[in-house]
Amino acid sequence: MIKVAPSILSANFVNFERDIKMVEKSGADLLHVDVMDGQFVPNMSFGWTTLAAIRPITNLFLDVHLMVQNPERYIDQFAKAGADLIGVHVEATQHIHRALQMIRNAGVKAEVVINPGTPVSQIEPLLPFVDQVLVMTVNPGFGGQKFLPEMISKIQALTDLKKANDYDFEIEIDGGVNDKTVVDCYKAGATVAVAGSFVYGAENPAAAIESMHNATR
Ligand SMILES: O=C(CO)[C@H](O)[C@H](O)COP(=O)(O)O
Ligand SMILES: [Fe+2]
Repeated sequence: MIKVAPSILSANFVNFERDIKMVEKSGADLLHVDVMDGQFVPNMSFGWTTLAAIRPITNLFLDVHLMVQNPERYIDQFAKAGADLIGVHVEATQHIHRALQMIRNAGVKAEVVINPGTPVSQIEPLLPFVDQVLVMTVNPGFGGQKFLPEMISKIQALTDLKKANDYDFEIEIDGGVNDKTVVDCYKAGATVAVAGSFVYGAENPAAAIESMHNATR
């Protein structure tokens, strides 16, 4: 069964506490926190002060997705603010290995993220050093976009590398994921699914989360 990570990008920004506690009660396995800087992606969301305010109100694992240029500038701030995992884009820094080391040195799980246009081969040398790989299934920057099925072969390629080398990382998918699009991703080896609009846009978010669990049993 896949783990479901609702994205608070689709929550009501003046009601984070209500909307986070709601998904926690509704069966979320972790909480996905999208940080956007207006440079790496053409949108802005929030920073580490918001994360620090979220930390005491939930016990959910905080999965922080940094869509930020040169993210190594802010890793310590997000670690101190309470992130359990920090994801950095390989496209956003000249020194991705150093950024991943910084995350682990801060006592936080490290994730590398790839955009739809980036091949798995670009992160192959990093796979021994990560706890999770995030395969973007839309171009980052906005919620509510359409899932790109062409990304499924990248999930399979990561699963094959994981098995061949006995690596130990989770594979996460993010963008346009729902109870239908999640199925082939799960079959290809995805273990964590981000869902923003599918969960927060649902009339019954608990049923939406359950439908993703049921589709991947
Ligand atoms: O990283 C993201 C966008 O860049 C979000 O996590 C993602 O878009 C979730 O939203 P949805 O499930 O509605 O696609
Ligand atoms: Fe995200």
